[in-house]
Amino acid sequence: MIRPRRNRKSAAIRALVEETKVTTDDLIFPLFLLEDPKGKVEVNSMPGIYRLGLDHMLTEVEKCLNLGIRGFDIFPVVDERHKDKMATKSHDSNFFYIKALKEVKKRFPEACIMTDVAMDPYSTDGHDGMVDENGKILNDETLEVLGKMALTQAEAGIDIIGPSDMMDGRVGYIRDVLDENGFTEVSIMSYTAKYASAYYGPFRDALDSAPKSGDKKTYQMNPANQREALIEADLDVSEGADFLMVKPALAYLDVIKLLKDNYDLPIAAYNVSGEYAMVAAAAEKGWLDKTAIMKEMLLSIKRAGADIILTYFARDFAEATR
Ligand SMILES: NCc1[nH]cc(CCC(=O)O)c1CC(=O)O
Ligand SMILES: [Mg+2]
Repeated sequence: MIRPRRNRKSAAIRALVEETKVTTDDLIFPLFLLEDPKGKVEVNSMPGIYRLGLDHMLTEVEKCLNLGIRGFDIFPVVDERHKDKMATKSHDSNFFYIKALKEVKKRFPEACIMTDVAMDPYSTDGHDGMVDENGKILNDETLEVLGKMALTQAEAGIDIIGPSDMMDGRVGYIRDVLDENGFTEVSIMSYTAKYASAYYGPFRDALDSAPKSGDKKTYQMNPANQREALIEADLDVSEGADFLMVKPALAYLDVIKLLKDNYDLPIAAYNVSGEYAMVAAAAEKGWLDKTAIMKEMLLSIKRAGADIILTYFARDFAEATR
């Protein structure tokens, strides 16, 4: 008889035949930066995840580096008084966020720091692009702001720029701005297939960045569509992206697999805030084992084809597997 169970009979054999392994090398830890350097505020909808002022942020990064996590994606929590229609603070080199990024890079040059390019945290409209008087999201006008934002972040020493806005043409536009200003070594991780998802809710709580009106469906992709991801990926490759990202991860494993099978660039997947929140909430109720679920989730994302996973579980994973 053919018995597949023979390859499962001991831990040693199971390890020999194991196809997929998640390690801390694969992970990028998203972090939320507060303006008050001493501030530390838990995100209500993400138990265990804190918005951190610079002092705590430096401690967190150091702790993670010691655990083997070397990638960080830092997002700013922007007070309402700093927001305006044009997201001006997003490209102000004196803004606390940019100054803090410089500090983090100075203290930990070995860390790989990524940042987000989109107008939403800095905009009174809460949209990723510029909004006209009729509520329309303006594409080409937005590119100019995104270019300035990316340049300001590059000047702060950032390793990877992450355009998450889904405007058409932004990867090429940002690549040109970076190259023209001598930042030829700054990478772009494009949010290639970013879907209009309800899983971003807790992130928008964390940053207080929900759109003030309307939704993001005219720029983020329809969750019903898979082949459209190929159109976006073709464009990102031709515009000079260094990594292609799929977001969210768990409900879009087919899209991760599709891009992995069709492109040679590294594939990243963003295991988003809502995916973390579901597990954290069920674990609080005692309904799920947080650590076991976390490992299984990350494994499934890697198995689907992700080379890189952005996840709020990064530190938990490193602690659970060290
Ligand atoms: N454009 C901003 C941005 N960058 C990353 C996320 C979501 C991340 C998460 O949910 O963890 C969002 C939210 C959004 O597009 O509304
Ligand atoms: Mg696109």
